[in-house]
Amino acid sequence: MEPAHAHVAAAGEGDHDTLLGLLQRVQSAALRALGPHDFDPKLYVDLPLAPGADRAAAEAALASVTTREDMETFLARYFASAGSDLVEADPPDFEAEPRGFLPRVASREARAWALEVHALWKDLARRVAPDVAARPGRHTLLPLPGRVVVPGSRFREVYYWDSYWVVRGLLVSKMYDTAKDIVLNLVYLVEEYGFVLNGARSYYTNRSQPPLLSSMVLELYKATGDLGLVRRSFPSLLKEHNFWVSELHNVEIMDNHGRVHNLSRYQAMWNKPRPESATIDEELASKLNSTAAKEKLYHQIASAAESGWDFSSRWMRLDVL
Ligand SMILES: OC[C@H]1O[C@H](O[C@H]2O[C@H](CO)[C@@H](O)[C@H](O)[C@H]2O)[C@H](O)[C@@H](O)[C@@H]1O
Repeated sequence: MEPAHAHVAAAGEGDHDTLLGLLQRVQSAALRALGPHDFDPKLYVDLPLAPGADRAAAEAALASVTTREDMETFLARYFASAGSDLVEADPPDFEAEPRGFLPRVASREARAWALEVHALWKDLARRVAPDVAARPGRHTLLPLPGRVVVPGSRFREVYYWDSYWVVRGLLVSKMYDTAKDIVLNLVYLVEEYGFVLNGARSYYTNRSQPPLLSSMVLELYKATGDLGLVRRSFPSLLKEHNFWVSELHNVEIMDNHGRVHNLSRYQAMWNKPRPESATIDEELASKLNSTAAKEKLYHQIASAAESGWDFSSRWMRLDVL
């Protein structure tokens, strides 16, 4: 199973997948060198190559990395920090206290808290650095045309269903232009890949997330009456709908009266460890003996991630808690 799409990079630099392969080897080497305590495998697949650093040279140097000190020197030499390929972008439609902000909230404490939350947009708004589109073989981040809002912390990229809540919040904050950018970024992903990716990283091209793009367009339309946006998005909404009702996701269910219903289920196009959590997935699969059983587990983990509910207590058996 392969992801739906692979971007081709500038000549000689390799593509997203070539870099991702190296970063997964860095991730495994980092686990060996640093140990499991506080280890976040996602950090390593988010690293962009440092300006001027050569991927093949990094690959060769990795072979001699064994200690923590080796790893620190190696990372400083060949990689820029995770998240540095997103640049800060002050949203021009941000106002410290927008006119008409939460008109029904009278409590002073509640308003002060809401304004603190509102101010977070300035911390979370970014633009994708131009190098990401110019030299895709140096980044696992994917280019997006407009301003982005990231979840924050270890999540240094746009996520699909998070964007729904982001858009709802931006509308409360009267940041209509930023909200429109968020939606058009997702429309761009549909145009490029045929569906909205789980997130805007090359390692998320094998699955989507709960399909909320049409709801975002609707919310924006209700708030602004922007029919142009609806027209612009419509072909992508149809394309996305086709993705979700296609053979990949479709399942036929027969009810008690013998009537057949078509449902769409989460189903990732992937049967390997998730690159952003590969060390964790591999350890889990190590308890299984056959390749087929491992592939089935990897596929199910990625499909659970497509549901967006990875991995909350709803997946846990009560009798083992
Ligand atoms: O807030 C962003 C998302 O965070 C969680 O999932 C993401 O991280 C997982 C591993 O680090 C990854 O496998 C998954 O595909 C990502 O979406 C959360 O479970 C998501 O609901 C949320 O959108």
